[in-house]
Amino acid sequence: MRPFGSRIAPRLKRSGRRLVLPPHAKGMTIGLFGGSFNPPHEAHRLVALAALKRLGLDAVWWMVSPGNPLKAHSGLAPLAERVSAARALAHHPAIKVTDIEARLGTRFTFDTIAALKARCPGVRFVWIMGADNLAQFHLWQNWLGIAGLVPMAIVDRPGAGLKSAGGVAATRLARYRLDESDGHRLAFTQAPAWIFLHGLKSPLSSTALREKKLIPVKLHLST
Ligand SMILES: Nc1ncnc2c1ncn2[C@@H]1O[C@H](COP(=O)(O)OP(=O)(O)OP(=O)(O)O)[C@@H](O)[C@H]1O
Ligand SMILES: O=C(O)c1ccc[n+]([C@@H]2O[C@H](COP(=O)([O-])O)[C@@H](O)[C@H]2O)c1
Repeated sequence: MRPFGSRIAPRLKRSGRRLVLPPHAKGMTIGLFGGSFNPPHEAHRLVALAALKRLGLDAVWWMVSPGNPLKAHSGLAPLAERVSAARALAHHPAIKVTDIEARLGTRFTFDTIAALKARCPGVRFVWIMGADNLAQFHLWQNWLGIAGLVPMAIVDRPGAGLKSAGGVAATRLARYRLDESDGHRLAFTQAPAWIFLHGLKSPLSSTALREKKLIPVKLHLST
């Protein structure tokens, strides 16, 4: 059996900015799932589990962002709070929650991925995001550069699927799209390469949770 994701947790050496990964991390496939996680919710977990299974990844890192460059930060909970809530929720040996972006000092995804790739030669990274982010991917800094750095997996999301599929980024990158049945090839395919994973369609969102519009409840049906 391959080593679990938690055993290849990213650690920065105190001196300098060297990322330390154990030797067995070489050749591993790791999904980078960046997010605000404000707060984290069950759909984040479902996305990670779907990516692990359908892309055959060894691990998924939840990279809790110091702050999405395109979002206002006024309602953003402190990073440490979001990290510990994410850890409590993730609770899976192949999911690692990290604040590596804050420690690397990067804010833009291109910079983060470039830094990780430079520090972890031999690791095959895949960028993971929901379909809402594909719809506005063309507004991200150096988005074509990101597409050229790592393969990407897009997970369907209610209200975003069609919009993102016909959007600027999906159109520009159309010829690099893999068939959904080729998920296990994605991490080994030269970027640009991307895949759209259907089937999840969870309506959960941090916004709804913040506004308390959608509180996950367990139904107790009496007979
Ligand atoms: N229900 C969902 N289905 C698919 N992807 C999701 C879902 N919820 C979040 N994601 C994805 O998870 C990543 C992190 O999302 P984020 O932490 O911003 O949560 P969010 O619910 O989108 O938050 P907000 O409502 O504040 O925008 C993003 O790539 C986002 O697209
Ligand atoms: O690099 C950018 O320009 C950029 C613009 C918007 C979002 N992102 C990243 O996308 C990830 C998802 O953000 P969010 O807020 O939708 O969870 C998170 O890692 C952000 O840092 C990155």
